[in-house]
Amino acid sequence: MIRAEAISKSFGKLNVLREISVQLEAGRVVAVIGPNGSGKTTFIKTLLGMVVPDRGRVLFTNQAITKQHTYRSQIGYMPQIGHYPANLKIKQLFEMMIDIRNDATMQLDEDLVAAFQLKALFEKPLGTLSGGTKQKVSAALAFLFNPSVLILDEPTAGLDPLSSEVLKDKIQKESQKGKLILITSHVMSDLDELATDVLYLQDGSVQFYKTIAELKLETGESKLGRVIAQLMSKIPQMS
Ligand SMILES: Nc1ncnc2c1ncn2[C@@H]1O[C@H](COP(=O)(O)OP(=O)(O)OP(=O)(O)O)[C@@H](O)[C@H]1O
Repeated sequence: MIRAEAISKSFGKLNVLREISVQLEAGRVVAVIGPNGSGKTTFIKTLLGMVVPDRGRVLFTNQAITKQHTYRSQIGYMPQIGHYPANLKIKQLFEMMIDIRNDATMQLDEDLVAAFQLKALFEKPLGTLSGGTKQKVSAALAFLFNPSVLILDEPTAGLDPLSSEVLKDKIQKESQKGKLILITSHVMSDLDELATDVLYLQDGSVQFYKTIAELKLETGESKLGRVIAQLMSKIPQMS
C-alpha cells in the first residue's frame, strides 16, 4: 500500500534517514520503534509528504507521491503534538476540516468524538485545552474521514488510562477492517496489544522489520518490551 524506496534525508550535516526501504501493507499495524532522535517522526513525515527526502521516493498504491497531494485524503494523521490556532473553538476546527474536505456524501466517523465526549467541549478555544484534551481532538480528527491509512505519532502520550483504552480499542477496530496503521510509541505494552509488525530504526537506518510473532520466537521472550530490550543490547551504537 505504501512503499519507501531508499529514502534518505539530512538536516545540515545530520543524516536523519539513511536509505530506508520498506513495504507497508494494508491490514498490518506497524510499530515504528527506535531511540529518541532515531528518525521515526521524520520517516512518517516523509510518507505524508511533509518532509521531502533528498534521495529515494515514496509510493502510495504504486504511485509516486512527489508533487501530488490527493493521496493525503486517504491518510489520517495524528501528530505527536497538535498545533492549532489558539482562538479557534473545537467546533470551528471540525467545521473547518469538514469544509476543506468538501465532500457532502462523506460518511463521518464520529466514534471518538462521542467516546471522548468532545461535543460537551465544542465551544472551548483550542488554546485553553489541556494537553490530553488536545490529544483527543487530534485523535478524533485523524479518524474522522474514515481513511484507509492511519499514521499515529505517540497516540497515547498524555492520555489518561481510560482514554488510552478507548483509543486502543478504536485502533484495533479499524485495523480489523483491513486498514494500514502505523504507530510510533515508546509504550511497549500498548504496541504489544496492537501491533502486528515492528519497524526498528536506529540512527536513521532500518535495523529490522519483522512480525512480532517472528521476533518473539527469535528471542524466546513473550513481552515486546523484553524482545526489544534484548535486540537493542545486540545493536552496535554509532559514535
Ligand atoms: N526540521 C528539522 N531540522 C533540523 N533537524 C531536525 C528537523 N527535524 C528533525 N531533526 C533532527 O532529526 C533527528 C531525528 O528526529 P525525529 O524527530 O525524526 O526523531 P524521533 O525518532 O521521532 O525522536 P523521538 O523518539 O524523540 O520522538 C533529531 O536529531 C532531530 O533533532
